[in-house]
Amino acid sequence: MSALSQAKRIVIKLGTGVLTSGIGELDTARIETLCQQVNMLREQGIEVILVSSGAVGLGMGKLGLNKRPRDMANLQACASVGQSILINTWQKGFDPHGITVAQILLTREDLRAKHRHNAVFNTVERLLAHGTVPIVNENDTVSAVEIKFGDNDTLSALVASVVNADLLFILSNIPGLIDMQGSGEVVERIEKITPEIEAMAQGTNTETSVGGMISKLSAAKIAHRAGCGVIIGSGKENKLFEQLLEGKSAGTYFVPSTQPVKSHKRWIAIQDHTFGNVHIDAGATEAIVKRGKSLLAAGIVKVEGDFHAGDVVRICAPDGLPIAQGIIHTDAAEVSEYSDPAPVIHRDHLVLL
Ligand SMILES: Nc1ncnc2c1ncn2[C@@H]1O[C@H](COP(=O)(O)OP(=O)(O)O)[C@@H](O)[C@H]1O
Ligand SMILES: N[C@@H](CCC(=O)OP(=O)(O)O)C(=O)O
Repeated sequence: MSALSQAKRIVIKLGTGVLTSGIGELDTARIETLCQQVNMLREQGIEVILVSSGAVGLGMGKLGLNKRPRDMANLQACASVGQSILINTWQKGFDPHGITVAQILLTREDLRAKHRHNAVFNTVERLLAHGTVPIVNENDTVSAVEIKFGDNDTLSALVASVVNADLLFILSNIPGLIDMQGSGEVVERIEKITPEIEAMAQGTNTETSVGGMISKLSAAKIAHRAGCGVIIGSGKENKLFEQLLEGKSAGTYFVPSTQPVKSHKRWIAIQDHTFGNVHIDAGATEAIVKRGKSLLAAGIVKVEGDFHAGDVVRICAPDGLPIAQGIIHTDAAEVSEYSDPAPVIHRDHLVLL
């Protein structure tokens, strides 16, 4: 059985290159085909959330710009103009299927704060219960550099994690991850993203897209950590989902981790901004990695950063490399005097990286 036929909930990310043909020109026929495919998946009982790029490219077209603006204000103006065109086009595409779309615009901040992260989860649950197709994009018009996701590949992996998706599709203008220096073929299945796999990935060469294959692989890593499988494939392949439902392979499949992160820990897993580092000794490293234990104060060698109780911190092994992250139960200044027998970071609040 294929990963798709077993999936209950999926996220499909569509890049600018799939949705537009040239700067500012929407490929409405493509969008109509994608809407048919989403409808078919829903009829199979699979819940679908879309992450749609394209706002900046469409805005550029409407405002008569043929080079991607370098400054934030103009990029934001393009996104503002393009987003309404984008969501209207999606709604028109879904109209023949009687499906209502729901727009969700997010900044990085929205997933960092736990209460906002939970609000996103609750809203998506409700929208799916109402039978809508949620369509997510970055809230580019208010995203300053420090609160940006940067690219929609990363955003899609975070969304997949937040909504507990089983599978994330990152659909682009390529058939999958291509081994460019080697066979020149699409790599069909990846168990682990090794440095050799990473060396295959390059950036993008279009004016309207962001990130290329590099950001798709880093998104695949985020999704892997959350226990979500990933397929990088072509958004222009009309039979992609049918092929997968028939058990055939299509695109590049990244196998999810065998020990998926429990849903209450997913917020911890996706925090890229941690408040400090806790360096631990070899015994504590073994207890955490091999024996599934909590972190006790006795195993801590040194701390870095001015964190407070309740913050997410990174746990580093004796070689300095991060092995886990979790919610710490004391302030940085008090770690050395921590005499409570309870763990400093409880296993229930800890995720291995
Ligand atoms: N190893 C690779 N395999 C396939 N595509 C790659 C690879 N390395 C870099 N790319 C580039 O990634 C591009 C797709 O990413 P991008 O342009 O960001 O599209 P999107 O807008 O869909 O996110 C391809 O057009 C290709 O030029
Ligand atoms: N939020 C931006 C998308 C940025 C982005 O990552 O684009 P892409 O590389 O085409 O997925 C937009 O709507 O244009």
